[in-house]
Amino acid sequence: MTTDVTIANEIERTRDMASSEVRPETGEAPIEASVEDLSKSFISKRRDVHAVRSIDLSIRKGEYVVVLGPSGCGKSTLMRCVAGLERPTGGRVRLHGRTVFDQSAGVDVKPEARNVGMVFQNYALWPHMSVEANVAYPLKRRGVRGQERTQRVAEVLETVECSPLAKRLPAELSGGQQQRVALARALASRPSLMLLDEPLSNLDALLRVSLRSELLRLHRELGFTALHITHDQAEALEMGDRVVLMREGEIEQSGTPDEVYTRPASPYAATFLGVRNKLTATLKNGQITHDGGWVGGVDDVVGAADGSSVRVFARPRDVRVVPATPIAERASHGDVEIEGRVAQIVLSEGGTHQFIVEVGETQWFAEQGDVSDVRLGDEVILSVPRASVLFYDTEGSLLSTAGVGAR
Ligand SMILES: Nc1ncnc2c1ncn2[C@@H]1O[C@H](COP(=O)(O)OP(=O)(O)OP(=O)(O)O)[C@@H](O)[C@H]1O
Repeated sequence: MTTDVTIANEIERTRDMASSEVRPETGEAPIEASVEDLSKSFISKRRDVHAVRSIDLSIRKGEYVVVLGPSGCGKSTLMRCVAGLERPTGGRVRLHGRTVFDQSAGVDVKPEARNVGMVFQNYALWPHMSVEANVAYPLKRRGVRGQERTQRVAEVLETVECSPLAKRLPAELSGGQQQRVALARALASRPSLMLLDEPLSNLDALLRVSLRSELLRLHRELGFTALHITHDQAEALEMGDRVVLMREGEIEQSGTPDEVYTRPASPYAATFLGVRNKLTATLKNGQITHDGGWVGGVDDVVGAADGSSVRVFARPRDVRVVPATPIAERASHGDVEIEGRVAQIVLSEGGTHQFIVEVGETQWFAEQGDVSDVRLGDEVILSVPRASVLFYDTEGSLLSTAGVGAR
Protein backbone atom coordinates (compact mmCIF):
# COMPACT_ATOMS: atom_id res chain seq x y z
CA MET A 1 0.00 0.00 0.00
CA THR A 2 2.72 2.46 1.04
CA THR A 3 4.52 1.64 -2.19
CA ASP A 4 1.41 2.41 -4.27
CA VAL A 5 0.88 5.76 -2.56
CA THR A 6 4.55 6.62 -2.99
CA ILE A 7 4.36 5.77 -6.67
CA ALA A 8 1.20 7.86 -7.11
CA ASN A 9 2.87 10.83 -5.40
CA GLU A 10 5.98 10.36 -7.47
CA ILE A 11 3.94 10.40 -10.65
CA GLU A 12 2.10 13.60 -9.64
CA ARG A 13 5.41 15.28 -8.80
CA THR A 14 6.83 14.22 -12.16
CA ARG A 15 3.76 15.56 -13.97
CA ASP A 16 4.11 18.91 -12.22
CA MET A 17 7.75 19.14 -13.23
CA ALA A 18 6.96 18.29 -16.83
CA SER A 19 4.11 20.78 -17.11
CA SER A 20 6.12 23.58 -15.53
CA GLU A 21 8.93 23.13 -18.02
CA VAL A 22 9.53 26.30 -20.03
CA ARG A 23 9.13 25.95 -23.75
CA PRO A 24 12.14 27.07 -25.75
CA GLU A 25 11.91 30.35 -27.66
CA THR A 26 11.49 28.43 -30.91
CA GLY A 27 7.97 27.51 -29.79
CA GLU A 28 8.86 23.81 -30.16
CA ALA A 29 7.37 21.38 -27.68
CA PRO A 30 9.61 20.59 -24.70
CA ILE A 31 11.68 17.42 -24.59
CA GLU A 32 9.59 14.61 -23.06
CA ALA A 33 12.20 11.87 -23.12
CA SER A 34 15.90 11.77 -23.84
CA VAL A 35 18.83 9.42 -23.66
CA GLU A 36 22.39 10.70 -23.63
CA ASP A 37 25.47 8.65 -24.37
CA LEU A 38 23.43 5.55 -23.54
CA SER A 39 25.19 2.19 -23.75
CA LYS A 40 24.24 -1.35 -22.83
CA SER A 41 26.49 -4.40 -23.09
CA PHE A 42 25.70 -7.99 -22.25
CA ILE A 43 28.16 -10.74 -21.51
CA SER A 44 27.25 -13.64 -23.73
CA LYS A 45 29.41 -16.77 -24.02
CA ARG A 46 32.24 -14.90 -22.29
CA ARG A 47 32.26 -12.07 -24.77
CA ASP A 48 30.83 -8.55 -24.69
CA VAL A 49 27.79 -7.90 -26.86
CA HIS A 50 27.42 -4.14 -27.34
CA ALA A 51 23.65 -4.02 -27.86
CA VAL A 52 23.42 -0.20 -27.60
CA ARG A 53 26.48 2.00 -28.22
CA SER A 54 26.57 5.55 -26.94
CA ILE A 55 23.18 6.66 -28.27
CA ASP A 56 21.82 10.23 -28.05
CA LEU A 57 18.12 10.68 -28.76
CA SER A 58 15.55 13.30 -27.70
CA ILE A 59 11.80 13.02 -28.17
CA ARG A 60 9.57 16.10 -27.99
CA LYS A 61 6.25 16.15 -26.18
CA GLY A 62 3.55 14.76 -28.47
CA GLU A 63 6.05 13.43 -31.02
CA TYR A 64 5.62 9.92 -32.49
CA VAL A 65 9.11 8.49 -32.97
CA VAL A 66 9.60 5.13 -34.66
CA VAL A 67 12.88 3.27 -34.20
CA LEU A 68 13.48 1.04 -37.20
CA GLY A 69 16.10 -1.62 -37.82
CA PRO A 70 16.77 -5.29 -38.49
CA SER A 71 16.67 -8.00 -35.87
CA GLY A 72 19.48 -7.70 -33.32
CA CYS A 73 20.32 -4.01 -33.97
CA GLY A 74 19.45 -3.05 -30.37
CA LYS A 75 15.92 -1.59 -30.67
CA SER A 76 14.38 -3.55 -27.79
CA THR A 77 17.39 -2.99 -25.56
CA LEU A 78 17.16 0.78 -26.12
CA MET A 79 13.45 0.73 -25.24
CA ARG A 80 13.97 -1.50 -22.21
CA CYS A 81 16.64 0.90 -20.91
CA VAL A 82 14.17 3.81 -21.22
CA ALA A 83 11.50 1.78 -19.41
CA GLY A 84 13.90 0.75 -16.64
CA LEU A 85 13.56 -2.96 -17.46
CA GLU A 86 17.24 -3.11 -18.37
CA ARG A 87 20.03 -1.37 -16.48
CA PRO A 88 22.25 0.55 -18.95
CA THR A 89 26.02 0.11 -18.77
CA GLY A 90 26.51 3.87 -19.08
CA GLY A 91 24.82 7.18 -19.89
CA ARG A 92 21.66 8.97 -18.79
CA VAL A 93 17.89 8.71 -19.30
CA ARG A 94 15.58 11.68 -18.65
CA LEU A 95 11.79 11.44 -18.67
CA HIS A 96 9.27 14.26 -18.21
CA GLY A 97 12.04 16.66 -17.12
CA ARG A 98 13.52 14.32 -14.53
CA THR A 99 16.65 12.14 -14.56
CA VAL A 100 15.54 8.52 -14.10
CA PHE A 101 18.90 6.93 -14.84
CA ASP A 102 22.39 8.33 -14.48
CA GLN A 103 25.20 5.83 -14.25
CA SER A 104 27.77 8.26 -12.85
CA ALA A 105 25.37 9.82 -10.29
CA GLY A 106 23.99 6.43 -9.22
CA VAL A 107 20.36 7.30 -10.12
CA ASP A 108 18.11 4.41 -11.21
CA VAL A 109 14.36 5.00 -10.80
CA LYS A 110 12.21 1.82 -10.75
CA PRO A 111 10.14 1.07 -13.88
CA GLU A 112 6.79 1.58 -12.11
CA ALA A 113 7.81 5.09 -11.04
CA ARG A 114 8.81 6.22 -14.56
CA ASN A 115 5.23 6.98 -15.70
CA VAL A 116 5.49 5.18 -19.01
CA GLY A 117 2.91 2.90 -20.65
CA MET A 118 4.21 -0.23 -22.34
CA VAL A 119 2.79 -2.42 -25.09
CA PHE A 120 4.56 -5.56 -26.25
CA GLN A 121 4.41 -7.73 -29.36
CA ASN A 122 2.91 -10.69 -27.46
CA TYR A 123 0.22 -8.53 -25.72
CA ALA A 124 1.30 -9.84 -22.26
CA LEU A 125 -2.24 -9.77 -20.80
CA TRP A 126 -2.85 -11.65 -17.56
CA PRO A 127 -4.68 -14.78 -18.76
CA HIS A 128 -6.75 -15.38 -15.60
CA MET A 129 -8.13 -11.81 -15.46
CA SER A 130 -11.05 -10.44 -17.45
CA VAL A 131 -10.45 -7.62 -19.90
CA GLU A 132 -11.68 -5.00 -17.43
CA ALA A 133 -9.60 -6.46 -14.60
CA ASN A 134 -6.51 -6.38 -16.85
CA VAL A 135 -7.10 -2.71 -17.62
CA ALA A 136 -7.95 -1.86 -14.00
CA TYR A 137 -4.90 -3.54 -12.49
CA PRO A 138 -2.26 -0.85 -13.17
CA LEU A 139 -4.70 1.77 -11.84
CA LYS A 140 -5.20 -0.27 -8.69
CA ARG A 141 -1.40 -0.44 -8.26
CA ARG A 142 -1.26 3.34 -8.55
CA GLY A 143 -3.88 3.86 -5.86
CA VAL A 144 -6.81 4.85 -8.12
CA ARG A 145 -9.92 3.52 -6.37
CA GLY A 146 -13.70 3.04 -6.49
CA GLN A 147 -15.84 4.95 -8.93
CA GLU A 148 -12.92 6.78 -10.48
CA ARG A 149 -11.20 3.52 -11.38
CA THR A 150 -14.40 1.98 -12.81
CA GLN A 151 -15.02 5.08 -14.87
CA ARG A 152 -11.48 5.27 -16.23
CA VAL A 153 -11.56 1.60 -17.25
CA ALA A 154 -14.89 2.11 -19.04
CA GLU A 155 -13.59 5.24 -20.79
CA VAL A 156 -10.38 3.70 -22.04
CA LEU A 157 -12.15 0.52 -23.24
CA GLU A 158 -14.55 2.79 -25.12
CA THR A 159 -11.59 4.66 -26.68
CA VAL A 160 -10.13 1.45 -28.09
CA GLU A 161 -13.64 0.24 -29.07
CA CYS A 162 -13.57 -2.80 -26.77
CA SER A 163 -16.42 -2.00 -24.33
CA PRO A 164 -18.47 -5.09 -25.31
CA LEU A 165 -15.49 -7.32 -24.45
CA ALA A 166 -15.10 -6.10 -20.85
CA LYS A 167 -16.15 -9.37 -19.15
CA ARG A 168 -14.23 -11.76 -21.42
CA LEU A 169 -10.93 -13.50 -20.70
CA PRO A 170 -7.94 -12.81 -23.01
CA ALA A 171 -8.17 -16.36 -24.44
CA GLU A 172 -11.66 -15.47 -25.72
CA LEU A 173 -10.33 -12.59 -27.86
CA SER A 174 -8.70 -12.40 -31.30
CA GLY A 175 -5.09 -11.20 -31.57
CA GLY A 176 -6.23 -7.74 -32.71
CA GLN A 177 -8.67 -7.46 -29.79
CA GLN A 178 -5.99 -8.59 -27.33
CA GLN A 179 -3.64 -5.91 -28.63
CA ARG A 180 -6.37 -3.24 -28.26
CA VAL A 181 -6.87 -4.34 -24.66
CA ALA A 182 -3.10 -4.20 -24.08
CA LEU A 183 -3.18 -0.66 -25.47
CA ALA A 184 -6.09 0.24 -23.18
CA ARG A 185 -4.19 -1.14 -20.19
CA ALA A 186 -1.13 0.95 -21.06
CA LEU A 187 -3.21 4.08 -21.66
CA ALA A 188 -5.40 3.76 -18.54
CA SER A 189 -2.91 5.43 -16.22
CA ARG A 190 -2.54 8.30 -18.72
CA PRO A 191 1.21 7.99 -19.19
CA SER A 192 2.92 10.85 -20.94
CA LEU A 193 5.23 8.44 -22.77
CA MET A 194 4.08 5.27 -24.51
CA LEU A 195 6.66 2.62 -25.32
CA LEU A 196 5.46 0.31 -28.08
CA ASP A 197 7.67 -2.72 -28.73
CA GLU A 198 6.72 -4.22 -32.13
CA PRO A 199 3.03 -3.81 -31.17
CA LEU A 200 1.67 -4.89 -34.55
CA SER A 201 4.10 -7.68 -35.49
CA ASN A 202 1.96 -10.57 -34.26
CA LEU A 203 -1.07 -9.52 -36.30
CA ASP A 204 -1.96 -10.61 -39.81
CA ALA A 205 -1.22 -8.18 -42.65
CA LEU A 206 -4.70 -6.64 -42.99
CA LEU A 207 -5.19 -6.15 -39.27
CA ARG A 208 -1.72 -4.67 -38.96
CA VAL A 209 -2.58 -1.97 -41.48
CA SER A 210 -5.91 -1.11 -39.83
CA LEU A 211 -4.37 -1.02 -36.34
CA ARG A 212 -1.68 1.38 -37.61
CA SER A 213 -4.29 4.02 -38.36
CA GLU A 214 -6.11 3.16 -35.13
CA LEU A 215 -2.93 3.82 -33.13
CA LEU A 216 -2.38 7.11 -34.92
CA ARG A 217 -5.96 8.14 -34.18
CA LEU A 218 -5.40 7.42 -30.47
CA HIS A 219 -2.15 9.37 -30.60
CA ARG A 220 -3.94 12.36 -32.17
CA GLU A 221 -6.86 12.21 -29.72
CA LEU A 222 -4.92 11.56 -26.52
CA GLY A 223 -1.75 13.51 -27.36
CA PHE A 224 0.73 11.10 -25.77
CA THR A 225 4.40 10.95 -26.78
CA ALA A 226 5.38 7.67 -28.42
CA LEU A 227 8.52 5.61 -28.88
CA HIS A 228 7.54 2.74 -31.17
CA ILE A 229 9.94 0.10 -32.44
CA THR A 230 9.59 -2.02 -35.54
CA HIS A 231 11.56 -3.82 -38.24
CA ASP A 232 8.86 -2.96 -40.83
CA GLN A 233 9.87 0.01 -42.98
CA ALA A 234 6.32 0.65 -44.28
CA GLU A 235 5.03 0.84 -40.69
CA ALA A 236 7.83 3.23 -39.71
CA LEU A 237 7.35 5.52 -42.70
CA GLU A 238 3.57 5.61 -42.30
CA MET A 239 3.46 6.13 -38.56
CA GLY A 240 6.47 8.18 -37.50
CA ASP A 241 6.69 11.94 -37.19
CA ARG A 242 10.33 10.94 -37.11
CA VAL A 243 12.07 7.71 -38.10
CA VAL A 244 15.27 6.65 -36.35
CA LEU A 245 17.14 3.95 -38.24
CA MET A 246 19.46 1.79 -36.13
CA ARG A 247 22.46 -0.33 -37.11
CA GLU A 248 24.49 -2.50 -34.74
CA GLY A 249 23.57 -0.55 -31.62
CA GLU A 250 23.99 2.91 -33.16
CA ILE A 251 21.78 5.44 -34.90
CA GLU A 252 22.45 5.35 -38.63
CA GLN A 253 19.98 8.09 -39.61
CA SER A 254 17.22 10.12 -38.01
CA GLY A 255 14.76 12.28 -39.94
CA THR A 256 11.21 12.76 -41.14
CA PRO A 257 9.84 9.78 -43.11
CA ASP A 258 10.21 11.85 -46.28
CA GLU A 259 13.87 12.66 -45.59
CA VAL A 260 14.74 9.11 -44.71
CA TYR A 261 12.90 7.70 -47.74
CA THR A 262 14.16 10.13 -50.37
CA ARG A 263 17.72 10.71 -49.05
CA PRO A 264 18.89 7.56 -47.21
CA ALA A 265 22.16 8.62 -45.57
CA SER A 266 24.16 5.50 -46.45
CA PRO A 267 24.05 2.36 -48.61
CA TYR A 268 22.89 0.48 -45.49
CA ALA A 269 19.96 2.90 -45.02
CA ALA A 270 19.10 2.74 -48.73
CA THR A 271 19.13 -1.06 -48.76
CA PHE A 272 16.98 -1.28 -45.64
CA LEU A 273 14.51 1.17 -47.20
CA GLY A 274 14.00 -0.94 -50.32
CA VAL A 275 16.49 0.59 -52.76
CA ARG A 276 17.25 -2.63 -54.61
CA ASN A 277 19.23 -1.55 -57.68
CA LYS A 278 22.96 -1.04 -57.15
CA LEU A 279 25.93 -0.45 -59.40
CA THR A 280 29.57 0.31 -58.67
CA ALA A 281 31.03 2.72 -61.21
CA THR A 282 34.01 5.02 -61.75
CA LEU A 283 33.99 8.77 -62.21
CA LYS A 284 36.46 9.87 -64.92
CA ASN A 285 36.58 13.28 -66.63
CA GLY A 286 33.02 14.02 -65.48
CA GLN A 287 31.72 10.74 -67.00
CA ILE A 288 30.55 7.70 -65.06
CA THR A 289 31.41 4.28 -66.45
CA HIS A 290 31.17 0.74 -65.14
CA ASP A 291 32.36 -2.64 -66.35
CA GLY A 292 29.26 -3.09 -68.54
CA GLY A 293 28.95 0.38 -70.07
CA TRP A 294 28.21 3.96 -69.10
CA VAL A 295 25.88 5.94 -66.90
CA GLY A 296 24.62 8.94 -68.87
CA GLY A 297 22.89 12.16 -67.90
CA VAL A 298 25.08 13.00 -64.92
CA ASP A 299 27.33 16.03 -65.43
CA ASP A 300 28.63 16.43 -61.97
CA VAL A 301 28.75 14.33 -58.85
CA VAL A 302 29.55 16.79 -56.09
CA GLY A 303 32.15 15.64 -53.60
CA ALA A 304 33.59 12.73 -55.62
CA ALA A 305 37.18 13.09 -56.90
CA ASP A 306 38.08 12.29 -60.50
CA GLY A 307 39.06 8.64 -60.80
CA SER A 308 37.13 7.66 -57.69
CA SER A 309 34.60 4.91 -57.32
CA VAL A 310 30.90 5.80 -56.85
CA ARG A 311 27.96 3.59 -56.03
CA VAL A 312 24.73 4.25 -57.95
CA PHE A 313 21.42 3.25 -56.33
CA ALA A 314 17.77 3.43 -57.49
CA ARG A 315 14.39 1.99 -56.55
CA PRO A 316 12.70 -0.39 -59.07
CA ARG A 317 9.59 1.82 -59.16
CA ASP A 318 11.67 4.78 -60.38
CA VAL A 319 13.32 2.89 -63.25
CA ARG A 320 11.77 3.00 -66.74
CA VAL A 321 12.88 0.55 -69.45
CA VAL A 322 13.04 2.10 -72.94
CA PRO A 323 14.38 0.82 -76.29
CA ALA A 324 18.06 1.57 -76.87
CA THR A 325 17.72 4.08 -79.70
CA PRO A 326 20.75 6.26 -80.50
CA ILE A 327 21.10 9.15 -78.05
CA ALA A 328 20.47 11.75 -80.77
CA GLU A 329 16.99 10.29 -81.41
CA ARG A 330 15.94 10.21 -77.78
CA ALA A 331 14.17 13.15 -76.20
CA SER A 332 16.32 14.26 -73.28
CA HIS A 333 14.37 14.59 -70.05
CA GLY A 334 17.50 15.09 -67.98
CA ASP A 335 17.16 11.53 -66.67
CA VAL A 336 20.06 9.35 -65.66
CA GLU A 337 20.49 6.59 -68.27
CA ILE A 338 22.08 3.18 -67.89
CA GLU A 339 22.59 0.59 -70.67
CA GLY A 340 21.37 -2.96 -70.18
CA ARG A 341 19.79 -6.08 -71.74
CA VAL A 342 16.38 -7.49 -70.79
CA ALA A 343 16.76 -10.88 -69.09
CA GLN A 344 13.18 -11.39 -67.85
CA ILE A 345 9.73 -9.80 -67.98
CA VAL A 346 7.13 -10.99 -65.46
CA LEU A 347 3.53 -9.84 -65.07
CA SER A 348 2.93 -9.16 -61.39
CA GLU A 349 -0.20 -8.69 -59.36
CA GLY A 350 -2.09 -5.49 -60.21
CA GLY A 351 -0.93 -5.53 -63.85
CA THR A 352 2.59 -4.24 -63.16
CA HIS A 353 5.44 -5.63 -65.25
CA GLN A 354 8.63 -6.59 -63.46
CA PHE A 355 11.73 -6.32 -65.62
CA ILE A 356 15.05 -7.91 -64.79
CA VAL A 357 17.76 -6.18 -66.80
CA GLU A 358 21.41 -7.21 -66.98
CA VAL A 359 23.67 -4.25 -66.38
CA GLY A 360 27.25 -5.49 -66.78
CA GLU A 361 27.73 -8.22 -64.21
CA THR A 362 24.76 -7.16 -62.11
CA GLN A 363 20.97 -7.18 -62.40
CA TRP A 364 18.64 -4.21 -62.14
CA PHE A 365 14.93 -4.39 -61.47
CA ALA A 366 12.25 -2.13 -62.91
CA GLU A 367 8.50 -1.99 -62.34
CA GLN A 368 6.18 -0.38 -64.84
CA GLY A 369 2.60 -0.66 -66.05
CA ASP A 370 3.31 -1.31 -69.73
CA VAL A 371 6.03 -3.19 -71.64
CA SER A 372 6.22 -0.43 -74.32
CA ASP A 373 8.23 -1.73 -77.30
CA VAL A 374 10.58 -3.82 -75.23
CA ARG A 375 11.06 -7.57 -75.59
CA LEU A 376 13.10 -10.26 -73.92
CA GLY A 377 16.78 -10.07 -74.97
CA ASP A 378 16.53 -6.44 -76.22
CA GLU A 379 19.29 -3.93 -75.60
CA VAL A 380 17.61 -1.20 -73.55
CA ILE A 381 18.19 2.00 -71.64
CA LEU A 382 17.17 2.22 -68.00
CA SER A 383 15.96 5.75 -67.51
CA VAL A 384 15.71 7.14 -63.96
CA PRO A 385 14.68 10.68 -62.93
CA ARG A 386 17.81 12.39 -61.68
CA ALA A 387 16.31 13.25 -58.29
CA SER A 388 15.57 9.55 -57.70
CA VAL A 389 19.15 8.33 -58.21
CA LEU A 390 21.35 8.08 -55.14
CA PHE A 391 25.13 8.31 -55.37
CA TYR A 392 27.41 7.23 -52.52
CA ASP A 393 31.18 7.48 -52.26
CA THR A 394 33.37 4.56 -51.20
CA GLU A 395 33.04 5.61 -47.54
CA GLY A 396 29.26 5.29 -47.85
CA SER A 397 28.44 9.02 -47.72
CA LEU A 398 25.57 10.35 -49.81
CA LEU A 399 26.77 12.56 -52.66
CA SER A 400 24.68 14.95 -54.66
CA THR A 401 24.60 15.53 -58.41
CA ALA A 402 24.37 18.98 -59.94
CA GLY A 403 20.78 20.13 -59.83
CA VAL A 404 19.71 17.52 -57.30
CA GLY A 405 20.32 19.50 -54.16
CA ALA A 406 23.00 19.93 -51.59
CA ARG A 407 24.49 17.09 -49.67
N1 LIG B 1 19.80 -10.69 -22.15
C1 LIG B 1 20.68 -10.72 -23.14
N2 LIG B 1 21.84 -11.40 -23.01
C2 LIG B 1 22.77 -11.42 -23.99
N3 LIG B 1 22.62 -10.76 -25.16
C3 LIG B 1 21.49 -10.06 -25.36
C4 LIG B 1 20.46 -10.00 -24.36
N4 LIG B 1 19.46 -9.23 -24.83
C5 LIG B 1 19.83 -8.82 -26.07
N5 LIG B 1 21.05 -9.32 -26.39
C6 LIG B 1 21.80 -9.10 -27.62
O1 LIG B 1 21.85 -7.70 -27.87
C7 LIG B 1 21.70 -7.41 -29.24
C8 LIG B 1 20.50 -6.48 -29.43
O2 LIG B 1 19.32 -7.20 -29.08
P1 LIG B 1 17.88 -6.51 -29.15
O3 LIG B 1 16.89 -7.52 -28.66
O4 LIG B 1 17.92 -5.20 -28.48
O5 LIG B 1 17.72 -6.29 -30.72
P2 LIG B 1 16.40 -5.93 -31.55
O6 LIG B 1 16.84 -4.97 -32.60
O7 LIG B 1 15.32 -5.51 -30.65
O8 LIG B 1 16.08 -7.34 -32.22
P3 LIG B 1 14.62 -8.03 -32.50
O9 LIG B 1 13.97 -7.17 -33.56
O10 LIG B 1 15.00 -9.38 -33.01
O11 LIG B 1 13.90 -8.04 -31.21
C9 LIG B 1 21.57 -8.75 -29.94
O12 LIG B 1 22.84 -9.12 -30.41
C10 LIG B 1 21.10 -9.67 -28.84
O13 LIG B 1 21.51 -10.99 -29.09
